[in-house]
Amino acid sequence: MVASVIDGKKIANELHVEIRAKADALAASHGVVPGLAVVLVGEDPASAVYVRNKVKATAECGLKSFEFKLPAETSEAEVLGIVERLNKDPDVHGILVQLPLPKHIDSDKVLGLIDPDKDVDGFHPLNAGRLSVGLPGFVPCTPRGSAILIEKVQPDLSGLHAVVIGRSNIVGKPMAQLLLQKNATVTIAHSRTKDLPAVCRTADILVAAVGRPEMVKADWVKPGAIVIDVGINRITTPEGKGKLVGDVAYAECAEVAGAITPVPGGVGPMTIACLMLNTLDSAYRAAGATV
Ligand SMILES: NC(=O)C1=CN([C@@H]2O[C@H](COP(=O)(O)OP(=O)(O)OC[C@H]3O[C@@H](n4cnc5c(N)ncnc54)[C@H](OP(=O)(O)O)[C@@H]3O)[C@@H](O)[C@H]2O)C=CC1
Ligand SMILES: Nc1nc(=O)c2c([nH]1)NC[C@@H]1CN(c3ccc(C(=O)N[C@@H](CCC(=O)O)C(=O)O)cc3)C=[N+]21
Repeated sequence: MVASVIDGKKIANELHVEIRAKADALAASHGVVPGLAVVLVGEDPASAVYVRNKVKATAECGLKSFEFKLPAETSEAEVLGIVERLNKDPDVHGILVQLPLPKHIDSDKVLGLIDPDKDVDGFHPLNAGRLSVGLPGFVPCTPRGSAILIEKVQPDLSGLHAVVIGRSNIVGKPMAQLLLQKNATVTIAHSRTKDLPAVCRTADILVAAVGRPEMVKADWVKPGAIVIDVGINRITTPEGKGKLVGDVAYAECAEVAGAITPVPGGVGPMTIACLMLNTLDSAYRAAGATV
């Protein structure tokens, strides 16, 4: 079997068009332009790329973007102060603090201070709790985007086995919650899982969110499975060139899977589109308008 390629970039661009129409409608009816504030502390080159992509997407979607680029030595108190100001600013409907933060800053403290009603990343414990008990709230962007891609290929997950590799609070755990909500039978695998290849082979839906370049091999994939590659790894090729690869050995797994996401052009652009969606939702709620 040769897998169909799930074109995240195309689906994200279609979402941008829908978001733009809804943002323009809100501006016309309520005079409100959805605003997203992105806080970047330090010079991490990968983070800088993501932030650039986010700023580009806000423009495409008709959203306002507020950028805070701070030097690596910025104190925790200063970052907390900025979050407090953004919490109070009525033009800001979404606040994203780019992770990882430098070591001298306590991420839990910063994420915990973000107003849960502006927490478009969905990382605040209140929103994590809402997702886990099935209440409405902000859903983290990467799992939300991945779930949209899965739904395009397979709208009904009941009776299917989903395996999520990775148990981080920002990807693995919320991804598993979303799949469970959609009636999949969910296994969460991690670094202590025994015989990971065998566990993966039982998956109808396999989500890799590990951070290990091309770890998932063809013989880990059940024929016909949906493979969602969340990993974003920058590697140097034997020719000395920089290259972006996922957690899945794409070429060989595409021979076995039923559908697969590429890297780049898969989950990454969907993460950004869902950040725009969450910011739009937040602005509609703040304005008392219905989407
Ligand atoms: N496309 C996108 O938009 C996004 C992509 N990413 C990418 O997704 C990947 C994961 O990110 P994130 O969740 O933040 O990463 P974390 O490092 O927080 O979590 C990685 C998870 O993978 C598990 N793991 C590590 N090694 C192995 C192994 N050999 N076998 C099985 N499990 C293993 C860890 O297990 P344990 O808990 O036991 O340590 C952990 O649960 C990264 O490549 C990141 O760059 C992240 C966010 C968004
Ligand atoms: N508070 C916070 N929220 C996040 O959502 C968050 C974060 N911190 N820290 C880092 C990770 C990673 N992440 C990505 C976003 C876009 C792409 C993306 O645009 N990827 C493109 C290519 C990018 C490139 O060329 O480098 C693609 O896959 O096609 C990837 C990864 C969000 N994260």
